[in-house]
Amino acid sequence: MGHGELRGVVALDGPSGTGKSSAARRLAAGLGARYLDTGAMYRAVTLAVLRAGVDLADPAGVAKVARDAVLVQGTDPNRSTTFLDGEDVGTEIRGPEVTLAVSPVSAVPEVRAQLVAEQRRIIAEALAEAGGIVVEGRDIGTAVVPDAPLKVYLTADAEARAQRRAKQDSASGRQSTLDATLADVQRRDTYDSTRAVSPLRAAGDAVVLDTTSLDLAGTLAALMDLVGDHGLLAQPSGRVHG
Ligand SMILES: Nc1ncnc2c1ncn2[C@@H]1O[C@H](COP(=O)(O)OP(=O)(O)OP(=O)(O)O)[C@@H](O)[C@H]1O
Ligand SMILES: Nc1ccn([C@H]2C[C@H](O)[C@@H](COP(=O)(O)O)O2)c(=O)n1
Repeated sequence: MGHGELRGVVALDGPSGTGKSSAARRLAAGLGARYLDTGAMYRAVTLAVLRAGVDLADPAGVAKVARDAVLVQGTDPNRSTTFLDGEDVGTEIRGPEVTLAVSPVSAVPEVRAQLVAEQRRIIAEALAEAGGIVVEGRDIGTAVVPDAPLKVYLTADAEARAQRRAKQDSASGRQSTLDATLADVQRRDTYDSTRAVSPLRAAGDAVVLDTTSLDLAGTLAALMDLVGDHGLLAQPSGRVHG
């Protein structure tokens, strides 16, 4: 991209299928920054809960699994990795079982407290090592990094998001109807935005970017402009990013 290097935190929030992961990864890679997929962390804890056979309606049991799980989330934008108890679970956490169960697990306050603390630790480390990080999720601007110098809230019509997700599922060999995908997107939107702790919502000072009629390149260009407008670009330092 040749735009310079990111300095500081870009917080990217929004509902499912708005393009957060795709755009955040590319933005970070283009700006020599780290990338943190916080949804992957909630998904990994959910996988641990499912494997342990704990009832999703048992918050104390879910919280215990979260405490015991050894979770390592990588920050390389070119290869975002998620390890659970030493096992690479990057593919399994995208499956339908985890997608169905992740909202109730991520609504458990102890799970959120634990993962938010770990996310803040990862972000501090990335800032010290690379100078900049793009963090995406549901509560980054409101709870994880409320003082981030740039917060963007991505939106898009539910139908457009369901179409994107169905296309993505079919490309990765998962078959689903558009109706079922739309229902899943809407179910997660409702659950994530009505939970008691850190519900999905735009921070008061977030820039709202509607991606309904944008393609990925358009979304990325808009984000790049916002990073520049907020004075978050520095000349390349020549340091090696890991
Ligand atoms: N304007 C756009 N901006 C970003 N991604 C887009 C756009 N249009 C289509 N897409 C595609 O939408 C799909 C879903 O994007 P992505 O997985 O990044 O969304 P997300 O917001 O991270 O969803 P989730 O929160 O469920 O993980 C991807 O295949 C992406 O390429
Ligand atoms: N900061 C976050 C990130 C994610 N979640 C929850 C809610 C989502 O439905 C789920 C999966 O996220 P995705 O991988 O689809 O981005 O995880 C959250 O509560 N807070």
